[in-house]
This record gives sequence, structure tokens and C-alpha cells, in this order.
Amino acid sequence: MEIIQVSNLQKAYGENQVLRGIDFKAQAGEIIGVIGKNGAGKSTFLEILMTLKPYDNGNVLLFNKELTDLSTGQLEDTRKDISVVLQPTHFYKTLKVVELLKLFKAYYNSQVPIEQIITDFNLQPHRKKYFDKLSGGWKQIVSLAIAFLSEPKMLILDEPTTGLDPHMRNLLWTYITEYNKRTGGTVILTTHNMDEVELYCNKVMLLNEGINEVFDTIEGILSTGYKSINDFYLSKVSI
Ligand SMILES: Nc1ncnc2c1ncn2[C@@H]1O[C@H](COP(=O)(O)OP(=O)(O)OP(=O)(O)O)[C@@H](O)[C@H]1O
Repeated sequence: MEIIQVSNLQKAYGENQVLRGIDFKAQAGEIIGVIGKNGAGKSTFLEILMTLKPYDNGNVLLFNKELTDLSTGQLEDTRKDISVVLQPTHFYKTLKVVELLKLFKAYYNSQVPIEQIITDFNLQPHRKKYFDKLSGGWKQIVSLAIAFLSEPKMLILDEPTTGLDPHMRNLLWTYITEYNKRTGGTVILTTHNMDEVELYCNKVMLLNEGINEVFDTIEGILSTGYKSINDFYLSKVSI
């Protein structure tokens, strides 16, 4: 089943034409890495998929429905199937980690046991700490744990492993791949870490000069003679 279908997607900020015609598809159960240099438009693309940003031209279908055709109510229904990593806000300052997880469990009406999430994300030592007092990496982990609480059909993660130490990066990738196997959920993420893409993603979209210059499986890319996805990236993208 196709979860996302994007054709000829265009988006400009004033004179700056960032997306010049993106074609993209995601099937249920895929893990897709979106790569490209700083400023290539990866976050812009993800924000459009998250239904948070308008676009100028083209089609974006989520769960077979064109976004611009949806009423406000239908858009809200579609958003229930999408999870994104929330940015820390002032609101979080007054809550402890365990309280935050309970709050979002109730909000999402989630069946996932809080203690399971605390164990899976190694949050036991931090459960009684105020969110605001956590280090940057642990704030990120808590935000990711919250995103998984809703058991979404589609998870969109903008640079989820940036700022995480090697153990926490491993832990997150283990969680992503197990979640993907267990629920068949689709994961779309951006990263600048090409080793992670090679190890954990099924497919890669290389965003370059506003288009999807390459959109292929990892095996497909490596079979064309590149030693690694890092090698592929360095060959394809100029500084
Ligand atoms: N809200 C905005 N208003 C105006 N220009 C913007 C806005 N958001 C992004 N841009 C511009 O659009 C371009 C693409 O930015 P975007 O953040 O999507 O790239 P990116 O590939 O995610 O970059 P990075 O890897 O550095 O995070 C950049 O030139 C950026 O300055």
C-alpha cells in the first residue's frame, strides 16, 4: 500500500526556489532516508509531508488523499496517523519526564505501557527529572519516545540522531527497526550520517538542486559501483 505519493512538488521562499519538482513514493513499512547538503531543502520537504507547510505546485497524497483537497477536519484525521518529533517548548518546563509520557499517552489514547517506553529508551535514571533540566541529547530521546507513543502509521524524523552519543544512536535505530517490523509503520527521516542510511534504510532520496536526483534502494545504488553510500554522496554532491 502506498502511504505517500508526491509528484512534481515545488516550493519557493520568495525568490528562493527550494523544491523544483520532487517525485517521491513511500510504501507501507519502508524506512527511507532523505539526504542532501545543508540547505538542500530536506526539512522543507519533510515539513510539507508533516502537513505543516504549504506548497506552490504539484501533488502530495498522504494515505491516497491529496492534501490540498482536505477539509480542516479531514486534515486533522490524517494527522492522527502521522507522528513527528516535537521540539522542546516552554510548556515542558514544568513537567517531569514520567509526567510528560503519561500526558502524551492520554492525549494519543496510546496502548503502549509507559514502563515499556521508559525501559526501551533507557529513561529509568531520568524519569523524575524535569524535562527542562535534561541534556540536549536526552531531551531528544524523550521527544522521540513521545513520537513513538502514538504508534503512528507514518513517522517523520528530522535528523533524529544528531546530538546523540553512539549508544543512544544504536538504541534509537534498534527501536526504529523493531517498530517498523512490529507495526509495519513507515519511517521517513533526514540525516547527514551516511553509514546510518546504509545500515538501516531501505531506500534513499538524494535531494540536489531542488530535485530528487536519485531515489533508489540501497542495493540499487551500491550495485552501480559505489563502495558505500558515503562514497555515493561524495561523488554526486559538490560542496
Ligand atoms: N521559513 C523559511 N523562510 C525562508 N527561507 C527558508 C525558510 N525555511 C528554509 N528556508 C530556506 O530554504 C532552503 C532550504 O532549507 P531547509 O532547511 O529545507 O534545508 P535542509 O536541507 O534541511 O538543510 P540542513 O541540512 O542545513 O538542515 C535554505 O536556503 C533555507 O535558508
